[in-house]
Amino acid sequence: MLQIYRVLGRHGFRDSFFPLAFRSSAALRGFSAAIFSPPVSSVKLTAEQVKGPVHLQSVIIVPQATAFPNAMTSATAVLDKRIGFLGSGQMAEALARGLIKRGLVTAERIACNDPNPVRKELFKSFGAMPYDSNVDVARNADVLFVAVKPQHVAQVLTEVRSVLTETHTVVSIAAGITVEKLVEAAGPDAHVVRVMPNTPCLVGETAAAMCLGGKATPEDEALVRTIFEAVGKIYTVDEKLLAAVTGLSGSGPAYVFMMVEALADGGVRAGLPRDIAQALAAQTVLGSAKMVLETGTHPGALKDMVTSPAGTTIAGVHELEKAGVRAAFMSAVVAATERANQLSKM
Ligand SMILES: NC(=O)C1=CN([C@@H]2O[C@H](COP(=O)(O)OP(=O)(O)OC[C@H]3O[C@@H](n4cnc5c(N)ncnc54)[C@H](OP(=O)(O)O)[C@@H]3O)[C@@H](O)[C@H]2O)C=CC1
Ligand SMILES: O=C(O)[C@@H]1CCC=N1
Repeated sequence: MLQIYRVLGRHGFRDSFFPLAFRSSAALRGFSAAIFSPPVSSVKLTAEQVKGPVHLQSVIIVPQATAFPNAMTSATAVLDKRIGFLGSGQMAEALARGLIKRGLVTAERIACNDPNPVRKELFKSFGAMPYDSNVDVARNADVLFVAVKPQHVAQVLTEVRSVLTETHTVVSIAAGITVEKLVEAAGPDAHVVRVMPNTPCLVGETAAAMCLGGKATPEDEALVRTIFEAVGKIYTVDEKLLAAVTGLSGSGPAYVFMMVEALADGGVRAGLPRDIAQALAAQTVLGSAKMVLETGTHPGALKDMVTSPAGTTIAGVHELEKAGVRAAFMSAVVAATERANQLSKM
């Protein structure tokens, strides 16, 4: 964390992914420590418990192998591949730092380029190797991430096309840019994988999906899976579902950050100091998400377990229902999905 604070100090908040997530209050350091700590247990339910009403007392805590060991304390195998980033913006930074943090690659095996010298300097500050052209990045990478905005994808792939070989795995993370367009720009022999990740790869908790294209092989798929499983979870889906993935998990962190901010505002309105309110809000989201994932219980049932008759929670839930919160979340996912579909037609 100290290293992160030093980078922020040099480059200012505006140009780094980190500022909002890692403000230096003690409470927030505690929150990030919680995220980086490996999970130690999971909650398993019997078939009856899954079907019927669930009570907290009835869940059994079962110790489980650590899914994402902390690179600082484990001997994670280092990937025998060089990683390149065409574009060194927010998503590239989150992924590069996440992969380094998880010990999958060492920083000097990460090549990058960006027209903005501040971004290149920032990547250099955590040990990555900035180059002056996209072609140089491609020459110094085996896995080539296309991490520019959707409207720049064709241009950067056309630039590097002549130096791509069958040993390159080209991974586009651009919203809405179809495999067909990627292959058209990179060439018919390119091994193309289209991924929709999200920024929590920074903390080893991305939710991503991918599909293959061009000459991509099962080995390319396995390689991309290895990379993303080091920083979270990845699913292989039909390409037609990637727009919905974009609307839900690609854009989703923004919705959740808004929720955390709003919950914290509520806490402040109710009298809590800001730093404690924000830490409580974020930890509540973290803990609730873990309960959904680790118990496999329907979120509605978990909600019912918090909601005492005539208690405090149902009073709050009533306000959320009056404001149409569920419909708002659904509309947000659908609107972002539609936007992803629009981008693929541009
Ligand atoms: N941010 C997110 O949460 C997610 C983003 N994505 C996708 O990732 C991609 C990048 O998004 P994001 O990181 O947010 O965007 P950013 O704008 O932060 O990063 C893109 C970077 O690429 C640079 N760039 C522009 N042209 C070139 C070029 N010719 N060669 C090399 N670099 C170039 C940009 O510089 P400049 O600004 O000067 O143009 C910018 O620094 C997008 O396609 C997006 O759809 C996918 C999932 C999540
Ligand atoms: O907002 C965007 O377009 C990108 C894609 C998914 C998340 N951010």
